[in-house]
Order: sequence, then structure tokens, then C-alpha cells
Amino acid sequence: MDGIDHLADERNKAQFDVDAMKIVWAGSRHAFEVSDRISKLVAADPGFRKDNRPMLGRNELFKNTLRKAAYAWKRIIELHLSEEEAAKLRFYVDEPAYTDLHWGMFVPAIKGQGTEEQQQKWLPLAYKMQIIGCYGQTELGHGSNVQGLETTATFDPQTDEFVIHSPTLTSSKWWPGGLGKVSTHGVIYARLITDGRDHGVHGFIVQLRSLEDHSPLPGITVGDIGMKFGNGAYNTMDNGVLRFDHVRIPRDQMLMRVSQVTREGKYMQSDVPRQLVYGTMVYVRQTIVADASCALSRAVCIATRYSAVRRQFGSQDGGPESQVIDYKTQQNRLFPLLASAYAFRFVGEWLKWLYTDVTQRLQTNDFSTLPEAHACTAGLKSVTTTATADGIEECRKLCGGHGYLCTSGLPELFAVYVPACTYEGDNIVLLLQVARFLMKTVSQLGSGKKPVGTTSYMGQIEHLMQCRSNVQRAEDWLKPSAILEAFESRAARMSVACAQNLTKFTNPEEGFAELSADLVEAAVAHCQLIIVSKFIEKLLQDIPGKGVREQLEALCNIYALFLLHKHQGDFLSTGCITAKQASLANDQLRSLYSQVRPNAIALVDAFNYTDHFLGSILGCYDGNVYPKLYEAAWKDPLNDSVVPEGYHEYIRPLLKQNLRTARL
Ligand SMILES: CC/C=C\C/C=C\C/C=C\C/C=C\C/C=C\C/C=C\CCCCC(=O)SCCNC(=O)CCNC(=O)[C@H](O)C(C)(C)COP(=O)(O)OP(=O)(O)OC[C@H]1O[C@@H](n2cnc3c(N)ncnc32)[C@H](O)[C@@H]1OP(=O)(O)O
Ligand SMILES: Cc1cc2nc3c(=O)[nH]c(=O)nc-3n(C[C@H](O)[C@H](O)[C@H](O)COP(=O)(O)OP(=O)(O)OC[C@H]3O[C@@H](n4cnc5c(N)ncnc54)[C@H](O)[C@@H]3O)c2cc1C
Repeated sequence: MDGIDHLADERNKAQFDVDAMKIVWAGSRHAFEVSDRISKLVAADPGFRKDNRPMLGRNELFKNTLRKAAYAWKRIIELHLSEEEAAKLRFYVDEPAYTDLHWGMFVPAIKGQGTEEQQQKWLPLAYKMQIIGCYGQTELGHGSNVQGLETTATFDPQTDEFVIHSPTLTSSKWWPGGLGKVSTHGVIYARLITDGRDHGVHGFIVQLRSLEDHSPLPGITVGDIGMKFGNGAYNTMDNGVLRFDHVRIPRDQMLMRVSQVTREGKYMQSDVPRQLVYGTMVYVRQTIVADASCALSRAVCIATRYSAVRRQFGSQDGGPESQVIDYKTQQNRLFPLLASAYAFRFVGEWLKWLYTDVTQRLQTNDFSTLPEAHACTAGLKSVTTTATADGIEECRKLCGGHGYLCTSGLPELFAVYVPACTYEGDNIVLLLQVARFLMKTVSQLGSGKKPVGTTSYMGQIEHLMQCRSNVQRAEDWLKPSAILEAFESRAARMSVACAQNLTKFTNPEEGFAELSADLVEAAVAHCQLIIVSKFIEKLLQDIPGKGVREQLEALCNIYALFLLHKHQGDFLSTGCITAKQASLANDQLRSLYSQVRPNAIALVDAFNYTDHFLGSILGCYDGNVYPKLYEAAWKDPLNDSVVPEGYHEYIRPLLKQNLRTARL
């Protein structure tokens, strides 16, 4: 606006190489270059404008999303973008759309659960977007309990078809994104019935709409489920309702990698675990962890820049007031979120590796790491999305009153993000899965079966059950070994305490239900340990760039010590640390905040977000917040006229009536 960088002084304070940190954040130089180029391309294109979203009515909003998705596809083709570049372009367009489900779930479901033949038939159509697909699992009556789904797929040997049917109101498919108005096809989950026998839930490819005129095919009732939380936000998505009235599909449209139905109607299971039917969910949970760091870093970038611009109190001798970022309370709320964004980035990278490793093993029929992959994706999805949703809301509060304006970008970001705590598995339901995995691990200790992967720390259970932290000075908390021992012993002791309590119940399922709140806490402790240990492992790698490692070490310590402070009840009650050591951790935390303070703006610059992507006046790169806020207010449609519409109908008569009453 005035061409001045109002945050230049802050940027000059940085003690590290920001460009090198950008590469660490992106994951590699190549990833950085792709991301940088595509984000600038999107930002410069008026076709991807998004600042008007909160003002649009639903129909207009939705049509605008359809236009953008079609335009994005046109640009992808025109520019011959690779798969990686196309995914980045959709990410930077930053508008939830049916394409998320098409590329994010429909295609992966066919890839993961379809046979070679099925993949050859359906994937080329999906890749060219000649068909558009959704993921139709959840029903009105059941989401979490997948085994409770009611839609049926009954094999008819006479015609070699499945008959898909919604027998009850609660069996109506409810929630699938992209289903409401767009998808031509869906991977639909239904109970497979052959010869009167129920074989449980399986996936089927079902055509829903005509490829000629988009009308629903015979027997199909389909529509949108209605407005969701927030203006704009996730209302760009057509989450749908769907009912089947005896819809027939050919037998070869059952996804048959895990199990098959023969021409004669015989049900056969491959040598693979039935849980592979849930494979798409495992894949998406893994991507959601990576996305958590994107959403949180975005909110943190806004709150950090604005905290450096905003001044309140503290003026001395007529000088400027204090920047709110210098208040210790502001730092204590903001810097752990900054550290969490980095922590989630690195654990997301690791989880991607784990997922790739499991997928490669599955190709060779090695299913040994599947339970660990399920527990890690479920647990980390839960812990990172909960922290991110809470963190975005905290960032809004860190921005004071202006954070509540849509132009801050934070209300919409929160409204879009918060369902991540529910979709792809309710966070509590998923933590209970982790707890089951932990209880199984504890029950096998001493059986000779060595715990591996993320539970390998349980291999030293005797030590972890009785060790005492040897921290004596605040600086001792900077040793990775001190942090790891505290987190490992806390997680181990909480799991073992639950396992011991469970033995008091004659019926284990009853015991599990009764102790579920404690089990969830044990699962959280285990997941936080994974995040802390993956951050520490990241620091063992070669990290080029002046001062970059030092900044990451400070952030890693902030992440761990803040968790230790927040959950000190766990650490103290299990006897892993003393009250004195907890207090020393807090002292260390304060000094880490002072270390990060001069680098805070550079640390959020390292995310390399364009102003378009941030979509926030408070977070704009140049920090010129006030003129921009002032100008934006006048652009609000309510200010199109000085005297509002409705004055003559509702305000004037009121004023006149009050005048008459006053005269009386
Ligand atoms: C302004 C802003 C604008 C833009 C945006 C800005 C920012 C946004 C940023 C990011 C956005 C975020 C992400 C985007 C990416 C994608 C998201 C896009 C859209 C959202 C899509 C959402 C789609 C869905 O929700 S699909 C539906 C998902 N449904 C669920 O998850 C259901 C959950 N339930 C279950 O999974 C199961 O029912 C259960 C696991 C809870 C229980 O299953 P079941 O009863 O069968 O099993 P159990 O008896 O408990 O267990 C039996 C054994 O099986 C093991 N098991 C269970 N599951 C698995 C598995 N998946 N894999 C392997 N093994 C498994 C279990 O452990 C048991 O084992 P045991 O050894 O016998 O004990
Ligand atoms: C924005 C959005 C997009 C979605 N997109 C899709 C999609 O594309 N495709 C699709 O198929 N689905 C989709 N879903 C559905 C989503 O996957 C489910 O809503 C989710 O899995 C949660 O299930 P539920 O709604 O049945 O919650 P419920 O299970 O009914 O949860 C209600 C409460 O009960 C608690 N609870 C449930 N079971 C237990 C238990 N065993 N122990 C303790 N507490 C429990 C939960 O913690 C929660 O507090 C979407 C949902 C949303 C919000």
C-alpha cells in the first residue's frame, strides 16, 4: 500500500538463514521450488480470488467454487502440470471442493482396494475427470461404528449383479463430500450379502448420476445436507445425502482386492486382513497430520506478524507503546503454537515415510506393521487436529478484537478446520483404538515378544517404571535424553497403570469402557512422545544454513517443555519428575521464549506463504495493517449506501414513534 515493510526491523533481528529454513520447512529444495512457484502463480491469478467468500449466499458461493475448480483444471492442463504440481495448485487455491474427495479418497480407494483389472478400468477415467467420485461411507445413523452400517449389497446370481439398497431412514448415506451436487460416481460402503449370509461392510463402485445430463440414475435419491458451521468456510463443499432403491450394478463393481464374489455367488477372502477395507482412511489420516501443520502455521503466521505490529500500554517518556509480542503472556500462548507447527511438520514427514513403508510391505503380503500404522495414523491424526483446532482459536484471541473480523482470515480458517477433529474418525474414538493397541503391547511384555517401532521404549519397562529424572538445573532440561526419559516414563507408567486397573474387571470390555477416560489420556501421552521423539530425531540429521539448527533446537525444547508444563499433573502423579523439576522446566521455557523472540517473524516467514494464501489483513507480509483494515471496512456491501436499506421501513417509524411518546 505505502510500499514500506513495516516489519523490516523485526526481519533484521533474525539470527538465522531464513532461506535455508524455508527449505527445511518445505522438506527439500525441490519441494520448496514447486511450492514457491505454484503459490505465486495462484496468487497472481484473479480467477482464484477468495476474499469475497464470507459475503456470498450458498448458491452463489457454490457456483463460484464450481467455476474455480473447473478453472483450476483448465490451468493444470494448459500448463502441463505434474501430479505433484497439480496437488499444490489445488492446495493454494484454498477452497474446499468436491475435487478434494475425488483425488483424496475416491481415487485412493480404487487404488488400494481395487484389483489390477478394476484399476485399469476406472483410474484412467478418474484421472481425466471423465467421471467424478466421492467416498460414500457414513450414514445418518452410523459414522464411527463402520460395522454398524446398514446399506445392503445383495448378490443376485440370476443376473450377476449386486442390488444396492437403503433399507431404513438411518441407512441413508449422509455427509460424503462432493456427493450432494457433483459426483457422478461413488465408492459406496455396504453390507455384502450372498445367499442370505451377511459378510460385513465392503466397497462398491456405483454410478449415481447420468454422464449426459447429470440427473440421478433410476432408484437414486440424492441432494445436499444443508448449511454448515461458519460463513463461506466448508459451505463450498456439497456434503450429501443419498438413498438407494434396489439399484443394480454389475458384479465386477465390487472392489475385490480384499475379498471376492464369484459368478456362482461364492464369497472368498484373499490372504489379506479384512482391515484393508479401511485402508483409504489410514491413507487420509496420514495426510491430515501433514495438513495440521499447514493450518496451524497459517494461523500462527497471522498472529505472530500482528503481535509484532500491535502496540498496547508501556509507553515511556512519550515513546512508542510496547509491541504485544513482548508480553510474556503473549509469548507463552504464541510460541508453543509456533513450535507445534514445526513439530507437526516433522512428525507428518515421518508418518508419510511410515505409510509408504507399510504400503510397500503390503505389496509383498507382509502385514506385520499394519497395527502400528493404524495406531500411529489414528493417534497422530487425533492429537494434531485437536491441538490445531484449539491453536487456531487461540490465535484469534491473540489478535484481540480484530481477530474476530473475517478479514483477519481466522474465523474462516477455524470454521474450515474444526471438523478435522470429527471427520476421518472422531478424535476420541481414534484415541481408543490407540489405547487398545497399547494395552495389547503391555499385555505382551514379558512374553518374549519385543515391542517394536513406536512402542520399542516399552522394551525398557523395568527402568521406565522406577527411574527418576536427574535434572538439577534449568539448563539440564535442554538435554534430549532428559526430555525423552521423562516422556517415555510418563507414557509407560500411564499405560501400565491402565493395564493394571483393567485386570480388576472380570469382563475386559466392561473394564475398557469403565476406564476409557484414563485410556484416552494414556494414548495422548504415547502420541505426544512420538511427536517429541520425531522432532529430536530430525535434529540428528544434517541441517544446513546459518543458525537454522539452533532455532529448531529451541523450538523442539519449547514444544516438549510446554507439554511437560501443561500436563505436569501426569508427570508429577506418576512420579517421573519432582515439583522442583517441573518448576525448573518452566524457568527454562521462559528463557527459550527470549531466545525465540528476535527470530519470531523470520520463523513464520520461513513458511513462505503468499498474502493470497494467508487471506488475512492482520497477517500481511508488510505489516501495514491499519490502512488495510480501514480500507476493507468501506468495501463491505453494508457500506454501499450511507443510509441503510430498511431505514424507511424500520428505523424511521421507530424514531418518529419515540418522538410522539416523548412529546406525550
Ligand atoms: C479458509 C480456509 C480454506 C481452506 C482450507 C484451509 C485449511 C484446511 C487445511 C487442511 C484441511 C485438512 C485436511 C484435508 C484433507 C482431506 C480431508 C478432506 C475432506 C474430509 C474427508 C472426510 C472423509 C471421511 O470422514 S470418510 C469417513 C471416515 N470414517 C471413519 O473414520 C470411521 C471411524 N471408524 C473406524 O475407523 C472403525 O469403525 C473403528 C476403527 C473405530 C472400529 O472398527 P471395527 O469395529 O471394525 O474394529 P475393532 O473391533 O475396533 O478392531 C478390530 C481390529 O481391527 C483393527 N483396525 C481397526 N481399524 C483399522 C485400520 N484402519 N487399519 C488396520 N487395522 C485396523 C483394530 O486395531 C483391531 O485390531 P486387533 O488387533 O484385533 O485389536
Ligand atoms: C465436514 C465433514 C465431512 C465429512 N466427509 C465425509 C465423507 O466424505 N465421507 C464419509 O463417508 N463421511 C464423511 N464425514 C462423516 C465423518 O466421517 C463422521 O462424522 C465421523 O466419522 C464421526 O462419526 P459420527 O458422526 O457417527 O460421530 P458419533 O460416533 O456419533 O459421535 C458422537 C459422539 O459420540 C462419541 N462416541 C462415539 N462412539 C464412541 C465410543 N465407542 N466410545 C466413546 N465415545 C464415543 C464421540 O466421541 C462423539 O463425542 C464427514 C463429516 C464431516 C463433519
